[in-house]
Amino acid sequence: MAFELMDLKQNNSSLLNLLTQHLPDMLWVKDLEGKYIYANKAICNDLLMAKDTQEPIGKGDIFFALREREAHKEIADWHTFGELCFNSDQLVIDSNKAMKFEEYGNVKGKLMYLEVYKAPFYDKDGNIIGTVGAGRDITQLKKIQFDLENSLEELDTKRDQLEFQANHDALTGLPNRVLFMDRLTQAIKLAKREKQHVAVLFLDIDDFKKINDSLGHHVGDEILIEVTQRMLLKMRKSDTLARLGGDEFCIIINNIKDIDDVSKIIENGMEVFRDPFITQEHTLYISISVGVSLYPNDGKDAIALLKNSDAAMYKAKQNTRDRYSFYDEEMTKKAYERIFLETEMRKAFEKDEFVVYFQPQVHAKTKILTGMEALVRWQHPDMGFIYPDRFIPLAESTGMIIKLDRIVMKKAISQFSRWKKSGLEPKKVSINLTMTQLAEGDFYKFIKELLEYENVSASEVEFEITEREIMGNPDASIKALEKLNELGISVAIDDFGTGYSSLTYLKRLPINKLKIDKSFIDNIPKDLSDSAIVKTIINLCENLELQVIAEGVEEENQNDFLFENNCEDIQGFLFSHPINVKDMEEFIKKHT
Ligand SMILES: Nc1nc2c(ncn2[C@@H]2O[C@H](COP(=O)(O)O[C@H]3[C@@H](O)[C@H](n4cnc5c(=O)[nH]c(N)nc54)O[C@@H]3COP(=O)(O)O)[C@@H](O)[C@H]2O)c(=O)[nH]1
Repeated sequence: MAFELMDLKQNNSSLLNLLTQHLPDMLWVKDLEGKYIYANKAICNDLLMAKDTQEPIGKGDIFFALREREAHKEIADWHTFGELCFNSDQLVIDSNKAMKFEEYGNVKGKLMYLEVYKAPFYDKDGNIIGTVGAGRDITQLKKIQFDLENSLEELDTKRDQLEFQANHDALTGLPNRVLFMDRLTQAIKLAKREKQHVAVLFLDIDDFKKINDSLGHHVGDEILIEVTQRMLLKMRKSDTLARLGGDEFCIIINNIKDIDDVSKIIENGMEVFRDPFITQEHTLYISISVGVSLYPNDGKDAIALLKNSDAAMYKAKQNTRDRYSFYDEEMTKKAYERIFLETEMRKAFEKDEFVVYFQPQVHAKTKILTGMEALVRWQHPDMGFIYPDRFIPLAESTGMIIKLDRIVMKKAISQFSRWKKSGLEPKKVSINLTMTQLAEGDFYKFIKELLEYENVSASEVEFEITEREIMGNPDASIKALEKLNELGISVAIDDFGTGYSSLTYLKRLPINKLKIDKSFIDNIPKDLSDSAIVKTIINLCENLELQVIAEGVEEENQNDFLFENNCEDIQGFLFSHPINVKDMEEFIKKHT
């Protein structure tokens, strides 16, 4: 680009002018001090805001920048083209190279982006005497670019969020089943390489359904969050705690060198449940059952290990002391049986396979009938007669107990009504009930309507609720039982002596009767401590003005002991096993 500086000045209005003045792109030539020697219409109008194409000549960018600044004093964050341009002009001169820049500055109060090409301007001897430049407004392009970058950033954030949601549990933020299975698969691969063990711990909160049903899901959620936080405090960074759903958690313990360490880890972990859980309204004691499976002994892949730890957890639930259990093959059979039984049980409702038996309750001396307990049996077409111990725990854990107990109530009360209508005196019917039933919103309406329909008075019905259930949350029990009291239905605490009753609560509970558990009756009068416990319970009833009944009475000497110590109401094989409707009818006729 070897023009004479003078040529350019002289020819300003000639051929070059004609060629460049009407181009939409900006064109200019500056001397070594950055002063304009030539400027086309586009730069004068769009960047410099010059009066005409002559005004910039002999002036630098700073002059125009300051003038613009003055016109827009109110804009605090002002970027001037002036300095940027000067710096880039200098760079081109110093490096003696053509260059491309992106420059920006406030023009007419708005930010403008320019794409600028600059090159050295030489005299005929090849000396640099200034710079030539061409600029193009790329503000719109830049805006699109910024918007695109922002959208991409938003998309990235959204994608990260979605990825997190897909792999984590929303309530606790813990890995969910998908991520858990992935981590377990990785842990197995590593353990295989390093010839180590991996333990899978399947944890389930005991009676969590009852917390949800009786205290509401918000309390259940608080407990789940607190359980998570407490467990995380006990965990190593290398292990994974995941929530699989509901109240089911799983832990992967890596790098196990000695299998005995697993028991220690579990016992140590269970410590976190020792302190009560204090929610906004309740103080709850929570326990947890843990099933353990080990790689490679109990499964070679993630699916097998998870399935087997689940089966072991079911076994742990049946333990009364250590609530954890290691997997063994027998459990797989049991797990299948459980699934089979659950399916059969759902069908049993449709096919009306549940029947109610009655066990008489009599006066210890006169043998006169005082009442009867309704006890459910399952008459399965292939498996035959199934006793409740086999299906009640399953019904409780699946929630089917609500439906089942209502069927028992309907059948028992309806039969009771038929006996009355036929002129018999069945006295009173006791029906087993779970606290979850009382938490069902429509239960009180259900029982009231049933009694009205069958023309049975509330005082002829009694509900038996186990001590363990009532004392699980005594405050909630007081409220629920008060409602039953209002209806005139009496309540007996079943299995009394096994559920660690608090005497303070016992005094406040709206109950009418204690039923002494069979385990205390079995060895009276021989066993002195059991005899003392039984006497204490009878005295307690006298002092609290409660009725008392003993269950599981099989021998005369047990019956005599009870009678001599003022327990007159007896239930047990000594007088009768639970019997069907026809046999019960005969019993009523003989014993009233
Ligand atoms: N929620 C519901 N629970 C129910 C219902 N029906 C029964 N059950 C509970 O199942 C458990 C087992 O019941 P079952 O096999 O019927 O056993 C009862 C009696 O047969 C047994 N019993 C009574 N006397 C004796 C005896 O002298 N010896 C002996 N070995 N067993 C005896 O006790 C069971 C009654 O117990 P309880 O209810 O505690 O009075 C049992 O826990 C039932 O409660 C149901 O419809 N719903």
